[in-house]
Amino acid sequence: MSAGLQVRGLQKSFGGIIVADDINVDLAPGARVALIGPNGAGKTTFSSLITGKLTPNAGEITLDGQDIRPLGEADRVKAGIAKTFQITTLFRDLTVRDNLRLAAQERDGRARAWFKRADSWAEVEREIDAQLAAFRLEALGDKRVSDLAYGQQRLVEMAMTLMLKPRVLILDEPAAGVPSSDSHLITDAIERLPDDLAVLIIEHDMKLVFRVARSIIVLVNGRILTQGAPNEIAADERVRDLYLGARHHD
Ligand SMILES: Nc1ncnc2c1ncn2[C@@H]1O[C@H](COP(=O)(O)OP(=O)(O)OP(=O)(O)O)[C@@H](O)[C@H]1O
Repeated sequence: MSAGLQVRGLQKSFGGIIVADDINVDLAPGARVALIGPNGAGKTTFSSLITGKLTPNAGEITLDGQDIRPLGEADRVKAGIAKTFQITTLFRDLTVRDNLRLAAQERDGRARAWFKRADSWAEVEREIDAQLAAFRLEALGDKRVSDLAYGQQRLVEMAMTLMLKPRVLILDEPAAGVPSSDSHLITDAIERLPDDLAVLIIEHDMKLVFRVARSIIVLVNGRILTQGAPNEIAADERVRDLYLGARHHD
């Protein structure tokens, strides 16, 4: 049995169109894998198959050797697979600290949260302090989310997701919409994620990808074109054509 997430022969089609075609991926503890590819390549579909939002037509998905296909989305989160909260799910009128507390309640189950003992509330506050520190958000804990810069809001999303104590984290375009002057905030936060967390990063910003990924998967038309270390991917003619092709043919 191998530790972490294993995907074997994953297949998904919508109508007659195959959007995930025999995909094999390993995300061991500590992995930093980026999934790149042109628009419509199937990156979001792949992440939805992992989170349980979509059901595959064929293939296996295991976490620490356990088949997770029968689990729904909420149970996969409980099992340790989390995708970042989206900015649209942040409570903008609440403080950063309140948002992290809500994520902890989500994790612990709302019903049980009402009956929590005082010491377990204190424990949650300590966890919130730890996440605020990990994301360098200590000074912003009592600020309303709506008063934060966009890049900082994206850090709050990540901190909230970490409150779920995931073992596998899917970062869905973590730098999208963040002004380039602030993108280092996102890159730095990804570099400081816990060492034993398995991280899959779906991202169009190649600067970020090449800085944080140790392995890059290139997806084209639902198939893995190639996977390798960043220097191998950067040197791959097929990948260069994919990203520079349009310019070649200008
Ligand atoms: N619910 C759906 N029904 C039918 N087709 C779908 C559905 N969701 C996605 N598709 C199609 O599947 C293909 C892959 O889409 P997907 O969103 O996974 O690509 P992507 O790589 O994430 O693209 P982007 O980089 O633009 O986000 C596209 O051709 C898309 O139109």
